[in-house]
Amino acid sequence: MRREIGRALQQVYVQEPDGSQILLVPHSYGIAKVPIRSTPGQVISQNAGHFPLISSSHKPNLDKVFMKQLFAILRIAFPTWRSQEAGMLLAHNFFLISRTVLSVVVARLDGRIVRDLISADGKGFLKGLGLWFALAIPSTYTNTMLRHLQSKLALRMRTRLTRYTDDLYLSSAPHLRYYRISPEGGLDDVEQYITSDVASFCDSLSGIYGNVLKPALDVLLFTSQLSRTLGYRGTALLALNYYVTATILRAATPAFGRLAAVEAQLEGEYRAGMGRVDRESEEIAFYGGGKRERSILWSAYLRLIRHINSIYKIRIAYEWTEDFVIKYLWSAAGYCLISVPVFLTRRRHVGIQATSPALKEAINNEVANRTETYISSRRLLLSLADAGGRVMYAYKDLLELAGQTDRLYTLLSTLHNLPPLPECQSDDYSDRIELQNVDVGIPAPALTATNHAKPAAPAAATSWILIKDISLVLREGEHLMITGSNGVGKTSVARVLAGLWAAQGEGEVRRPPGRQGLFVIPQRAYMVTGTLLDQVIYPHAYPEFLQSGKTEKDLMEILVSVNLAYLPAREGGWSTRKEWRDVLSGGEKQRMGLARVFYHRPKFAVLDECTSAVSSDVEGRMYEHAKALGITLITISLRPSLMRYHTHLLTLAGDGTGKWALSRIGSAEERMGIDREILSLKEKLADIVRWEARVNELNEMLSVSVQEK
Ligand SMILES: Nc1ncnc2c1ncn2[C@@H]1O[C@H](COP(=O)(O)OP(=O)(O)OP(=O)(O)O)[C@@H](O)[C@H]1O
Repeated sequence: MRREIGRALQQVYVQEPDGSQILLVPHSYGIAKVPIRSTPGQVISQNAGHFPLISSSHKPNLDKVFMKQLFAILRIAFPTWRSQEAGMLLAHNFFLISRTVLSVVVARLDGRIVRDLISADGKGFLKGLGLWFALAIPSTYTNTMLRHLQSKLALRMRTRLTRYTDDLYLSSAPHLRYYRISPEGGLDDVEQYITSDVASFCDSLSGIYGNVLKPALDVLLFTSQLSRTLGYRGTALLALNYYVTATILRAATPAFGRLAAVEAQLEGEYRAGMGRVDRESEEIAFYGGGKRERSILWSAYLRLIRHINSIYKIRIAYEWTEDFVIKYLWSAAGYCLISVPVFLTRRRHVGIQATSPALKEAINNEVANRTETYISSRRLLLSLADAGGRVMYAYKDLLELAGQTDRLYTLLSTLHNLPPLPECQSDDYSDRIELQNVDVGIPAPALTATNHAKPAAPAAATSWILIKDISLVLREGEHLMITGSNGVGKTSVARVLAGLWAAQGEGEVRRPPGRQGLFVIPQRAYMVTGTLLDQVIYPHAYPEFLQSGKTEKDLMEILVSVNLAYLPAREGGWSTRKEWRDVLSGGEKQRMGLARVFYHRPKFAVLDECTSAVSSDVEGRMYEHAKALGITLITISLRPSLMRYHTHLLTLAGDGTGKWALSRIGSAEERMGIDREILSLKEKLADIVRWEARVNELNEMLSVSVQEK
C-alpha cells in the first residue's frame, strides 16, 4: 500500500478523455479518487457580472450591499437546485422543522403528564411516559443530524468556493490573476483570503442558517401555539416584547462586521510575516536577522491581539445588555404573559369549600386542566425565550458574517475585475518574435474602487515607462542578448515578451504560442514541491511527462548536459521528495532551470541572468548545447563574456530617457569598436606601470623629508 501511495503521490492525477482530471489523493491508508472539472470560462464570465467593485467607503453592515454580496457568493456555492448542497439544505430544513414540531409536541405532552399526575390518572400517566420515550428517539436523532448536516454543508460550500477561487486565481493562461492580483488588483495577503476567510465564511454561514432559521421558525410556531392560550392581549404583549428587545439590542450593537473584517486582515498580515521568515530563513540566518524579524512579527501580532482585545472590551457592554434583556426581561415578560389567562380570563375557584362530590370533581378537573395549560405554556414560553434569545444573539453573528462576506466578495470581485491581458501569442508568428513600437512600463494599479480593509498605498495612476518605442524582429536562430545597467528594465522586456505585462502605448507584441513557443527561466530559481523528477519537468506533471514519450534515460542525459548527473544517485533516485529549495545550491538550482529548457525544447528561451552562479566553463557548454538543440536564446545579462553566443545585442540606455539600441554582434563595425576599446585599454594598462614607478618615487621622497625633520 505504501508503494501505491507513493505512486499516487508521483502520478498526482489521471487525465480523462473529456478534459477533466481525476485527482489521486492519499487518504486513510488508501487513495481517494476525486474527479475535478475546472470551471468553464463561460461560467466565470457569467458570474463576473454579479461581482461589480464596491466603493471603498462602504463598511460591512446588514444592508442591501450585504444581501447583494451574499447572493453573488451563493450563486457559486449553490450553482443549481439539483446540486448535492441543495439536497443537504433540504434535508437540513426537514430536520429543522421536525425539531420545532417535536418541541411543541413535547411541550404539550409535558403538560399532559403533569395533568395525569395531579388528577392521579395512573393509566394516562404511564401512557404519557411511554410516548415521552418514543418521542425521545426522533428528537435526539434530529439534533445529531442537524449538527452533522450543518458541518457537512459548511465543508461542501468551502469545497465549491475553494475550487472556483482556485480556478479563477490560478487558471494560468491568459490572465495570470495570481501574478497580477497584488500589483494591479491592490490586494495583499491573498493566501489569508483563500484559505482562512473562505473557511470562516462557510462555517459562519452554515451556522447562521441553523442559528437564525431554526429559532425564527420556533418563535413563529411557539407564538402561534401560545396565542391559543394567551388570547389576543397576551399575543399583542408578546409582539411588543419582541419589538422593544430588538430596538434595545440594535442600539447597543457595535459594528461587528467591520471589526471581523479588520481582524481577518490583521490575521493575514501576521500569517504572511510568518510565511516570509519560513521562506527566506537562510537569507535571514546569514544576516543574523532573527531579532529584527521577531520585532516585525511581534508588532504584527500585537496589532492583531490589541484589535481582538478591543473587540472583547466592546463586547462586555453589548453582552451585558444582551443577557439582561434576554434572560431577565424576557423571563419577566414570560411570567406576566402566563398570568394573563389566569388573572384576567378565568374565575378563581381554588380555596372554595366544595360541598357536593360533583362540584368537588369539577373543581379538581379545573385545577388539573389549569395546571396542564400552565405547564405547557410555561414550557412553550421557556422554549420561546430560548429561541428568541438565539435570534437576538444571531444578530451579532449576522454582523460578523457581513464582515466575512465582504472579505470574500472583495477577493472574488478583484479577481473577476482584473482587466484581461491582451493576446500576444499567435500561430502566424511561430518562427519569430516581433515588437512594434512598444513602450515597456510598470503597470499601474488597474482597480481603484475595491473595498480593501487596508487603504492601498498611493500609487501612480498611469504606468511608469522604462523603455520607449521599441521595435524589433527576432527570427529563429538569431540569438539576442539584452544588456543595460541594473533596474533599467531588462527583465521587464522579458515580462512583456512572456505576456506577464501588457505592452504600454500603441505598440504590439507578437510571439509563437505556448510554452513550446517561448519559455522563460527567471532570475530567481524556483523549485516546485515534489520529486527530483518533478524539478526537471516543471511545469509538467508526471502524466504529461509520460505523455511526452520521454524516459528517465532522457532526463539523465539532460542532467549530464547541465553537470547535475550525480543528483539522482546522491538523492536516492528520481522519486525522492525533498525541500529542493533548501537542498540544492544556488548554482545547482540555476542549472536545474536550464535542464528545464532542455526538457521542454522551446523555440525561444529567455534566460534572465539565470547562469550568474554557474561557472563559466559549464555556462559555455550549456549555451552551446542549447543552440545545438535548435533553441533560439534571448539572454538577459551584464556579463560581456556571454556576448559571443549571440548574434544581436539590445542595449538599454539606463539614463532615464527610455532609449535603446539594437546592433549585430560580430559585424565589422562591432569588431572594430571592440578592437579600438582593447587598444585603448592596453595603453591604459601600460600607463599603470609608469604610475606605479612614480608612486614609489614619491613615497621615497616623502620618507626622506620625514627623516630630515
Ligand atoms: N511589480 C513592480 N512594481 C513596481 N516596480 C517594479 C515592478 N517590477 C519591476 N519594477 C521596477 O522596474 C524597474 C525595472 O525592473 P527590471 O526587473 O526590469 O530591472 P532589470 O533591468 O532587470 O534589473 P537587474 O539588472 O537588477 O535585474 C526597476 O526599477 C524595478 O524597481
